[in-house]
Amino acid sequence: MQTPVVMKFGGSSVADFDRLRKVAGIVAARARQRPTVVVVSAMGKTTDGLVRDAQALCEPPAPRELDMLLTTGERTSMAFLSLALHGLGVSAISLTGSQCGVITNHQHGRARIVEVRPFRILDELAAGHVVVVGGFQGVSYKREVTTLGRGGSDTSAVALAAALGADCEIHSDVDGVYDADPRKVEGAARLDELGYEEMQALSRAGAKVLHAQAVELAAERGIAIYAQATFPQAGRKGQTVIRNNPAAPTGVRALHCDAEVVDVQLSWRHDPSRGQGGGQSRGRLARLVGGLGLRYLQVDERGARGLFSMTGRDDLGEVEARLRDFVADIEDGSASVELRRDLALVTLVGAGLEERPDTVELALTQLEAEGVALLGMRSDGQSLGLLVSREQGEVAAAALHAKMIAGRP
Ligand SMILES: Nc1ncnc2c1ncn2[C@@H]1O[C@H](COP(=O)(O)OP(=O)(O)O)[C@@H](O)[C@H]1O
Ligand SMILES: N[C@@H](CC(=O)OP(=O)(O)O)C(=O)O
Repeated sequence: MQTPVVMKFGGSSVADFDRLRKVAGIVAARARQRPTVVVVSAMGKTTDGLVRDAQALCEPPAPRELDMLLTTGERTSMAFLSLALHGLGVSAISLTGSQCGVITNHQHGRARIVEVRPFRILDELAAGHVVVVGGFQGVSYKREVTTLGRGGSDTSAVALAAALGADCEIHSDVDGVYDADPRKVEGAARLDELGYEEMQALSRAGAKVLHAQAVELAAERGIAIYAQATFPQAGRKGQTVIRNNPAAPTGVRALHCDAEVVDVQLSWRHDPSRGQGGGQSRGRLARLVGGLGLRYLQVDERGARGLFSMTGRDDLGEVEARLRDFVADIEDGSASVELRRDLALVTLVGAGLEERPDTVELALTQLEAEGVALLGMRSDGQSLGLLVSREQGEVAAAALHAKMIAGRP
C-alpha cells in the first residue's frame, strides 16, 4: 500500500455544514492520490457547550460521565464528514477512537495514549475507503471511554500517523505556528520550522495551535508535523514543519500569554514524625498532588504549589474539591488550600533560556519599563514563565514580543 496521509481538521474547520462540505472536497481530492485517514474535532465550540451543560447539572461533573458526553461531539462531526464524503461519491467510513484501537490509560479528562492497534483502519484503507476518525478520544484498558484533554485531536492524529507510518498534517484556522498568537499579538510572524522541544514548550504554555502530548509523541516517534491552514488565504500558502532541528536559531523563538492561570497552593504544617497518621498523610499528599497535573509543581515539607491553566482544562472544580477533601481529612487543621485566580503567565520559549541571564535581565527590564509588576518567575529547560496579573498579561506579551523576538537584531 502507498504511504497513507493523516489529515487532522480542527473544530474551526468543520464549524458548520458549509465548511464541512469544503473539507470533504479537500479530502476527496487527496484521497484520489493517497490512502487517507481524516481525524476530526467536534464542530466549532461544541465541546465548550457540552462542558457547560454538564456543569449546569452537577459541578464538578464526574470525570467519567464528562468523557462519555464530550466524545459525542467528535462522533457527530465524524459521521457528518463521512456522509458529506458519500455525497461527493467517495466511499468513507467513520470510526470512534475505540474502534481504531486507540488505547489510553484511565485518567479521565486528560488520558494519555499508551498504544494504538490500527488493524481496523488498515483493513478499511485496504478496502479503498477513506477512514474518518473521531479525534480526542480513546478507550482505557478498563474499557472506559476516555478523552485526551482539550485540543487532544492533534494527539489522535500524531498517534495514528505513527502507528500507520503515515505523514501527519494538522489543518486549522492559521497557516502554521507563529512566534506569538497571531490573534492576540500584533506583528506576530509565522515560523517555517520549529524543533520538537520548543514546540512542546509553547504548547505546554497554552498555545492552542498544537496539543502538547501530540508534539511529545511526534518527538518520540520521529514524526514530522505539518501545520497549515485548512482554507489558505489567496497568495498565502505557508506552513510550519515541526521536526527535529538541531540547527535552529538559539534565544527566544516564541512566546505565549495564558491569561487564565490559577496559582494553587496547598500548605502543610503537619510534622510527620509526630501524629499517628503522618506518614500515611504524606503518602496521600504525594499521590494527590502528583495526580493533579499542575505545571511547575513544587513540593516540599511545607506543602505543594503549582499552576493550573483554565485554557487547557475544565476540571478546576474537581481539582479544588479533591484538595479541600484532603484538607478536611487532616483533623488537626494544620493544612490549608489557597487558590489565586487573577493571573496570567507569559512564557518565553527557546532552547536553554534558563541558562541565559541576559534573557532574564532583558525580560525584567522590559516589564519594568511597561509598568508591569512581576509576581513570580518559573523556568525549565525550554521556557521562562513570567507570572503577572491577568489584566497586565497582554501588555506584557506585546512588549516582550516587540523587544525580544520581533526587534531582535
Ligand atoms: N503561536 C501560535 N501560532 C499560531 N496559532 C496560535 C498560536 N498561539 C495560539 N494560537 C491560536 O491557535 C488557534 C488554532 O488552534 P485551534 O483553535 O485549536 O484550531 P482548530 O479549531 O483548528 O483546532 C489559532 O486561531 C490561534 O489563535
Ligand atoms: N473538541 C475537543 C478536541 C479538539 O482537539 O478540538 P480542536 O482541534 O478544535 O482544538 C476540544 O474542543 O478540545
